[in-house]
Amino acid sequence: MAVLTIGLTGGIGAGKSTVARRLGALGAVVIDADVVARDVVRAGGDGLAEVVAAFGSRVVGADGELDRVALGAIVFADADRRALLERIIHPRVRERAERLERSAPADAIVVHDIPLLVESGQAAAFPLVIVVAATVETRVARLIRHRAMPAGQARARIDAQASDADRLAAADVVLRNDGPVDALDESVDRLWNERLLPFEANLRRGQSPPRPEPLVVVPLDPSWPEQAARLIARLRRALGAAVVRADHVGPTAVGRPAVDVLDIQVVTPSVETARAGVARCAGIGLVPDGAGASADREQVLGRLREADPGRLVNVRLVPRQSPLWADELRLRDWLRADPDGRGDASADGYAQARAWAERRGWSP
Ligand SMILES: CC(C)(COP(=O)(O)OP(=O)(O)OC[C@H]1O[C@@H](n2cnc3c(N)ncnc32)[C@H](O)[C@@H]1O)[C@@H](O)C(=O)NCCC(=O)NCCS
Ligand SMILES: Nc1ncnc2c1ncn2[C@@H]1O[C@H](COP(=O)(O)OP(=O)(O)OP(=O)(O)O)[C@@H](O)[C@H]1O
Repeated sequence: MAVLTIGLTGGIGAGKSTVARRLGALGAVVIDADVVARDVVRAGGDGLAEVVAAFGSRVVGADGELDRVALGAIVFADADRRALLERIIHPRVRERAERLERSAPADAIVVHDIPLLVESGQAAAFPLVIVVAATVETRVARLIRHRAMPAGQARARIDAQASDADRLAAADVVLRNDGPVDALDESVDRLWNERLLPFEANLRRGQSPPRPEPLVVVPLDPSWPEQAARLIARLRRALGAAVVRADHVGPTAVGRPAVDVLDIQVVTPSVETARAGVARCAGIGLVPDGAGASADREQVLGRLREADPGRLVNVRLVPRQSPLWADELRLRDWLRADPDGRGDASADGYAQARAWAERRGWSP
């Protein structure tokens, strides 16, 4: 079983390191990309040699170490120079971070603290992404006060990073940090105890948490499509060529109140890829689901559920040859259009529509 990995990010000065420290104190193995990025350009290494070859000896201090102030002045004033530096440093950081992750104990919760997690397109590599957020004004004030950074430099770094909206779109959990540190610590403790610890235990045992009984219909949540998009991005990354298409289906895909379980359907190129796909999803926090309706068992082949107690999901893998997947999409689209008003407002409505569709010759 894969260890549970968490992506932690936030704009400069938002409080990412403060959260990482707290998670570390609670027992997480924290891998800090800023620290690793410093290590890979130490004096005498090939990282520094490459930086010097690209930027000249003006970025090396009298002590032979990288002059970070000089390099910072260059790269935060010029996006092309920054991209050049990132091309040298980021692959080395990733390689070392992966090595550190592999050396973590089997029951570890590994937190990757990565300032540029969203910018570098890594969000889908983690089963859960935590974003620490604070207003730009608060962040600039903190950097001036605690880091003695001139306001212009703070803003230049903020401008070099993703917008708050882009970061929030990648977030499964948002920790607001505009108030006192105590309040932030409290949210981190709650997240750790109520979500991350049981998530890890479930993943390690290959089980999903017990579901509330009965599952109740909740009001329409406008973030369901974004939540589904994040899960689909993870599935695509984990399954690669084993995904012909992946869609948000089921009650939460219809645009009405529904039972709060996210349904995703993945179409695979073959029966074998559907079967094999199940085992490849532990790294994105999904576990095999042994249960499921026997009627479609032969054609669905792969079912997954969440190990995360904070987000209930059903994923089914269907081979392309099966007619099931197209029926599922047709049913969803029919309910979205709701020609007769039959898909009334609930999972019950969905089940009724499904039964209605079956009577009319569909074959789910
Ligand atoms: C330019 C450098 C030498 C400046 O060093 P300095 O000691 O002043 O800053 P430090 O490395 O401690 O970074 C502090 C913060 O700046 C921001 N930041 C750093 N690099 C970048 C970048 N390429 N783009 C946007 N923001 C950045 C982050 O919020 C980071 O937490 C250094 O930041 C660097 O080497 N950056 C390139 C590598 C990188 O992208 N690091 C980010 C994590 S992998
Ligand atoms: N709620 C808070 N109230 C007051 N100060 C805070 C709060 N949270 C963090 N700080 C302080 O603000 C500064 C920035 O916080 P922190 O280092 O955690 O941010 P960061 O997001 O990790 O920044 P960077 O991207 O530079 O690593 C630190 O000096 C920290 O002690």
